[in-house]
Amino acid sequence: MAVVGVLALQGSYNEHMAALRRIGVRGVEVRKPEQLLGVDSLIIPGGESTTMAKLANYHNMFPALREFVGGGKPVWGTCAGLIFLANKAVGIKTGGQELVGGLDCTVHRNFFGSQLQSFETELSVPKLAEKEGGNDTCRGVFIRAPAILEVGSDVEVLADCPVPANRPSITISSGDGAEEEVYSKDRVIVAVRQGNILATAFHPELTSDSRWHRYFLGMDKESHAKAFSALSLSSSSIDAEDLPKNKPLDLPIFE
Ligand SMILES: NC(=O)CC[C@H](N)C(=O)O
Repeated sequence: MAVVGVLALQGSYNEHMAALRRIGVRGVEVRKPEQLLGVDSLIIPGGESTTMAKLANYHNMFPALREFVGGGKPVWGTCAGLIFLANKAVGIKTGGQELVGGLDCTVHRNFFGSQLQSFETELSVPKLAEKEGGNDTCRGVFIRAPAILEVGSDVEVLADCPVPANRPSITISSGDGAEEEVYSKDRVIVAVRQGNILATAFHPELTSDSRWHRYFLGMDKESHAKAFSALSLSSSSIDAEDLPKNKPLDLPIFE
C-alpha cells in the first residue's frame, strides 16, 4: 500500500494522521528531508505558515519539498499547507516568507481576516461528490484562513465561497505609498487541483467527512496507474508476484 507522509513540523498534523487512521490508512510523520524518500504522497497541514516555514528552513526541508512536488508525487496542502504550495503569496509578514511553490496561483495569507473572523460554512463541492459520492456539499472549517485570488489555466477549481460581508478590506502598498485593494469580487476560490497538487483553504481533517482524504488517496492511485501505463502495462494484467518487491513503480528500471 502506498505510504502517505504528513509533514509534522507544526500545526494540525495529528488531526490528519487521525483522519487517515479513520479510513484505515497509516500515515507517516515527516520531519526530516530524507524521510520524503520513503513516502509516496504528502500532506502539508494547516497551522501558521510563517512558523512552519521557519521550522522547515531550520530542518533544511525546502529543497527536498520542492523536489518532491516537482517530481509529480501527490501533495495536498490544507490552509497553511496551501500557502506553502502557492507560487505567489500576498499579505505575508514583512521580510517575506519562503514558499515551496508548484501550484500556479496567488494566495492571500489571511484573506478572511484575523483568528476572530474564523468561521464554518457549507461549501458546494460537486466534483468531490462526483468522485467520492455523498452530498454535493461539505463542511468547510476556515481558521484564520487564506484564499486563492488568482489561478493559472492548468488549475481546476474544486470549490469557491462567498466573500463574507465582514471581511476587512485588504490592501497592499504598491511601492509609491499608495494602497491598492487586492480583491473586489464577491466569491473567492478555496479548493483547487493542478495535476497531482491538491490544495484547500479549509480543514477537512477537523470534520468526520473523509471524502477529501479519500479523494487525495485516489490521486495517489491514479499516479501509480499512470506509472504502469507508462511502462505499457495495465495494473490488472500484472501478477503481484511478478512485481519487484519494495520498489517504487515510477523509477526507471535499469536491470
Ligand atoms: N489555519 C491555518 O493554517 C491558517 C494559516 C494562516 N493564515 C497562516 O498564515 O499561516
